[in-house]
Amino acid sequence: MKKIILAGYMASGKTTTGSLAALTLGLKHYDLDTLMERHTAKSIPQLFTEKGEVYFRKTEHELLKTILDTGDSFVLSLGGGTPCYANNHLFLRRDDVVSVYLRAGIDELVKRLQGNTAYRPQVAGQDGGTFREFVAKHLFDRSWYYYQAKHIINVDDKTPGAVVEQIIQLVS
Ligand SMILES: Nc1ncnc2c1ncn2[C@@H]1O[C@H](COP(=O)(O)OP(=O)(O)O)[C@@H](O)[C@H]1O
Ligand SMILES: O=C(O)C1=C[C@@H](OP(=O)(O)O)[C@@H](O)[C@H](O)C1
Ligand SMILES: [Mg+2]
Repeated sequence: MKKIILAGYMASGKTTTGSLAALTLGLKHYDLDTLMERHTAKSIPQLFTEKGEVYFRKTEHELLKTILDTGDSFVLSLGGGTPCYANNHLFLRRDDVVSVYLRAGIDELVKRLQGNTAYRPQVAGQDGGTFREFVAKHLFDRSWYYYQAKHIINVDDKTPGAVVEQIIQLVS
């Protein structure tokens, strides 16, 4: 039984690729953000504004532990910050986990995030002149955690389908 976990910065394609990979592999797809919203009955932005990031990260860790403690196989799309808090990066090393860092370049991330930040409190309203610098620094600060994944797939200039093909090669 394998648990496929996708990690990476915001807009690296974890949700999109995870959904397609699960469909292709005939596995359940879990998106940690979606599970957070269902569990709390609040949107991601509401969680950050009403409950704060400490609550968000604590709840995110507890949900992640619960999912991983089931015996199921699945594809799990993390949130961009998940590996960076509460020692969640250790989950990426488990024997029953195939963890993948979807590595996107700064320019690709900025392109995908432009005009797509409203639902991402960490970058909401930051897509202005200093946005590229913000993303570059934030990615630099987080990279160590993303590199705890067992595998790396470069996603620049690849369709979601092409990324899924590489994920399938990892689990075949
Ligand atoms: N391989 C890809 N090529 C181009 N755009 C992509 C690719 N994967 C995802 N996207 C787009 O990037 C944005 C963020 O994708 P999403 O799956 O939400 O990323 P994440 O869950 O990592 O934040 C969406 O607009 C999505 O359509
Ligand atoms: O990078 C982050 O800290 C976050 C990324 C988001 O997920 P996506 O990476 O799917 O946008 C979501 O978990 C929340 O806005 C926090
Ligand atoms: Mg996502």
